[in-house]
Formats: sequence, structure tokens, C-alpha cells
Amino acid sequence: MEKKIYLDNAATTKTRPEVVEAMLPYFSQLYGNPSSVYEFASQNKKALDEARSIIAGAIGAESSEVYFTASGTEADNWALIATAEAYEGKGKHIITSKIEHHAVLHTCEYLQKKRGYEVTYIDVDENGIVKLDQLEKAIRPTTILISIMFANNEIGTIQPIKEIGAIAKKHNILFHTDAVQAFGQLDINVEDLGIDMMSASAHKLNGPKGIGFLYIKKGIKIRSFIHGGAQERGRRAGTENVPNVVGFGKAVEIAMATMEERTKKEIQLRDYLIKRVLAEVPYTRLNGHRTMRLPNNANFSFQFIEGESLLIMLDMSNICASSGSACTSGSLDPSHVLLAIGLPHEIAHGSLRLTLSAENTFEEIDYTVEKIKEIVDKLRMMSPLYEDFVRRR
Ligand SMILES: Cc1ncc(COP(=O)(O)O)c(C=O)c1O
Ligand code: FES
Repeated sequence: MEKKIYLDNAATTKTRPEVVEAMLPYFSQLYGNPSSVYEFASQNKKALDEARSIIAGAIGAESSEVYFTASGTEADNWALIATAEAYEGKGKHIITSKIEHHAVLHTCEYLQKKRGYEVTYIDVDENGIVKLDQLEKAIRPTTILISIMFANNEIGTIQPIKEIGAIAKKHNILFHTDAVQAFGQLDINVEDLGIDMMSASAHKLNGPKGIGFLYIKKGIKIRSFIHGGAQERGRRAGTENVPNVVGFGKAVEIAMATMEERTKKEIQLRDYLIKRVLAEVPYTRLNGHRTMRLPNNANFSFQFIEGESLLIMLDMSNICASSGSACTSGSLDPSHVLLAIGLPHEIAHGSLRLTLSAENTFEEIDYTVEKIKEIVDKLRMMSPLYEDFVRRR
């Protein structure tokens, strides 16, 4: 098979042709600065407003509560750092989980090490669900923020967001969620779920790279993050990336219109893949929750092998996959998420993340399963651990 089989949609997705088309005029003909007063530039201002309104509508928010950022990472940094600064008077304690993306974890470490904050990292159970009793017990009078991701980027586990929102509200604490993987895959209504702040990113839902947003509920006292001009209601300065914002709006419009049909297809492909791999590859486990998981995520651990070797050999078979999150796949440390769900180091190392799209086919899944079987067999034959296991059996 010559064609690439792309099974890494949690890392990024293909920008849809309709999105590219919507963006193009804003590079060429419509290049005005949205802050300028003349008629020519007002079209840019209008385009920003339209995209903001589409995005706000998609999460049950008002346009004035959506702030564009350069990435999901920036939105996470903003939510955490600016809340820390604005609520310092109340206290310096933050609660998060052990399985957050590094955009949250490394920002928490920064606040701990450089700014004197205390951070509690809540455990998850074997399926990756945050322990709610532990979360509630961790709350102190000085707690200013709970930040728990909507759905995990590695194992796909979806958190009980509504329950977490209710706990935060009961204790009068702000609740931020990193919904970078969830937005476009799951129904989200910030009001119903009790979310005060939410991060998202366009390139995970067939939009362009380098554009995200932070939802900040009306009335929340949160500081500006980038200082300068009056863009984004004075809270995030810098001339807006109009083409990217337009592309984000278009991607969200399409994602919302296609969500039901698209995720139904993804779930069929995902469940077929999971069923075949678990049935046909011995000494294999599925990581993450069986049902409370993103429609397109499958994450396996294969005993006695190295995930890195598996990835390289899949690549030679034209299959794009990942062994963890994109930025850590270059490192040899096992994933913090797989360790947090209780996997021993050697099993965490033998993991593979396959994240599908509705454009994948059953034929591609069949080919992938055959390749996995072949490669896992080959790697096990070369593994001293496997040899040892077989001898002792
Ligand atoms: C859960 C989660 N948060 C944050 C990010 C970062 O988003 P961005 O790539 O837009 O910076 C990612 C992307 O890998 C993610 O999966
Ligand atoms: S920094 Fe992105 S996954 Fe770690």
C-alpha cells in the first residue's frame, strides 16, 4: 500500500479544503488590519466577529466570552497564570490532575517553582478517571483554581466534567478545563457543565495550526496575558491572525454540523480496531476507559516490546501513529499518563496510540491490524524479556 494511513489525529488533523478556501482571501485581497477605521478594514473586523460568534454558539457562550490565542498551549498558560495573579489575595493553591497535558503540568510547575504556588496533583483510577473524592478533599480555603482536562490526549478518557464543575461551584472555586481534545468531538455547553474557563485549539478539528481560544465566563476577574494594544477586549494584545481566526470559525461550523455522523463512524472504526487487536494480539491491553473515551481514540500496550520500535516499523509500512503525545514521543521516558493509570514502566513503554478520523476506512484498519500483528510478533521474537517469559511458562 503506497498511500499513507494517517492514524494520529490527536496530534493534529488535516486542514479541510473548505477551511483553506475560507482563509485564502484574508491573505491576499482582504489584508486590512481589523483595528483600522476605514471601510476596507471593517471586513476584517466583521470576519473576526463572525468566527467568534460561531465558536461562542458552539459551546453555549456569548461572543464576548471568547478570546483568541495563538494555541491551545497559550490558552492553558493564560488560564492558569492569569488566574493565579488575579486571585493571589485569596490564596496560592491550585488543584489539577496527574494526567494533564504538559501545557498545564509545566505551567503548574512554573507557578510552584518560580511563584511560590502550591499545587495538588489528583490521582486517576486505572481507567484514567480523576478521583472525585480525593479532589474534593484536596480543597483548602486558599484554593483558587481547579484545572482538569475534558478528555485525555493519550488514552482518550473523558472526565466527569459536570460533577467537577459542581464541586468547584459548591466551594466557590474557579474551574478551568483543557478541552483541546474534546472540542469538536463531544457536545460541550459551558453553562450546563459549570465551566468557568475552557481552552481549545483549531488544528485538532480540521482547522489551521497556531490558533486557539480561551473561554472566560463573564464576570471572572482574570488579567491580561499579553500586554499591548486593545485587541481581544484589551486582554490579549497583538494584531489578530485574521486568516486563522476565519479558518477556525469555518472548521467549527463544519465540525458542529458533522459531529453526530462523524463520531458515529469513528466509534465504529475504533471499536472494530479495538476488538480485532485485543482478540488477535496476545498479551495486549487497552488503556483508558472502555466506553468513557473519545470516539476516535485507541491506546494499547503490548507486553515485551518497545513502543518506539513499533512506531518506526509501522512508519515503514506507511502507518502514522504515536506512542504517547506528540512532543513526548521523541523521549524515552514512559508517558506520565500511562504511569498514572498504574502501568508498570516496561508495559507503559510498549504502548501505541491510534487516533482515527471519519475519513479512515475499514480496509485501512484491516491493513493496520495485520501490520501490528506481524511487527509485534517480530519484535517479541527479538525480545529477551519475551524469551525469558516463554521459557518460564
Ligand atoms: C490536551 C491538550 N492540551 C493542549 C494541547 C496543546 O494545543 P496546541 O497544539 O494548540 O498548543 C494539546 C495538543 O497536543 C492537547 O492534546
Ligand atoms: S510538551 Fe506537548 S506533549 Fe509534552
